[in-house]
Amino acid sequence: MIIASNFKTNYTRGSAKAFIQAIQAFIANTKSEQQVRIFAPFTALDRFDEVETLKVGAQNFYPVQNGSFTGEIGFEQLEEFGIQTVLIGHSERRHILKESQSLSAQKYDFAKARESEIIYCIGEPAEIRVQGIDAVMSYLWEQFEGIDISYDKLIIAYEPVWAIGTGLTASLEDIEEVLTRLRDKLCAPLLYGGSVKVENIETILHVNACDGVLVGTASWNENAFCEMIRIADNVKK
Ligand SMILES: O=C(CO)COP(=O)(O)O
Repeated sequence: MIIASNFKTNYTRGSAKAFIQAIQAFIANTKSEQQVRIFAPFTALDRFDEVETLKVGAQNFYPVQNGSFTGEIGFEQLEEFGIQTVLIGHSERRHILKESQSLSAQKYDFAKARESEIIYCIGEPAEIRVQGIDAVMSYLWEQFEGIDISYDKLIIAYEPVWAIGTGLTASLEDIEEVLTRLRDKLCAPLLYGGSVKVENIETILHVNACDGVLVGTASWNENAFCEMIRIADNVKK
């Protein structure tokens, strides 16, 4: 399964390095078979001695190799650190940073052309959720506009906006219903994100169509993140 941590705007260069090294040691000691991803801030990216199952990724990039885009990070700056996995379409970029679907699609095409693994995030806000599952699904399908769903390095993260950073996890029925409907049309691995923590990860991972989790807040504690990896190791699917 895929167990991913999104650091968001947390951790410094030093504290991120210590965290990543601790997770590397944990994976080596426990021989965990989980595919672990850590999305660190740009300033913390580096060449880490990655174990095969742990990749450090970028939370964002501008869809250029390099150029005149003041304040942005292109792929050249990611390649310096051997970054092979990126997040695209996170709800904080869509809603807070006002990124359009068309910019997400441009980023997607760019990362795909460079054969990067892509964790592509989708999710509906609360006002759509209250309208029921059909409204939720049509909102989610719109977030696939311009996205090549047949890309073999695509991973999809379903993160309901109202469950992110709020402590409100979607119910198991909600998660199962959405992931099953996505699974009908998509072959890519499916992750759930939104207030995942040590206390609920096991039941979420047992959802049939769920191939892993993308965790924010609860993963920012080294011991908790290790515990989540350990729990995933014990979930038989
Ligand atoms: O946004 C998320 C991961 O990308 C989820 O964040 P929380 O786990 O803090 O709800």
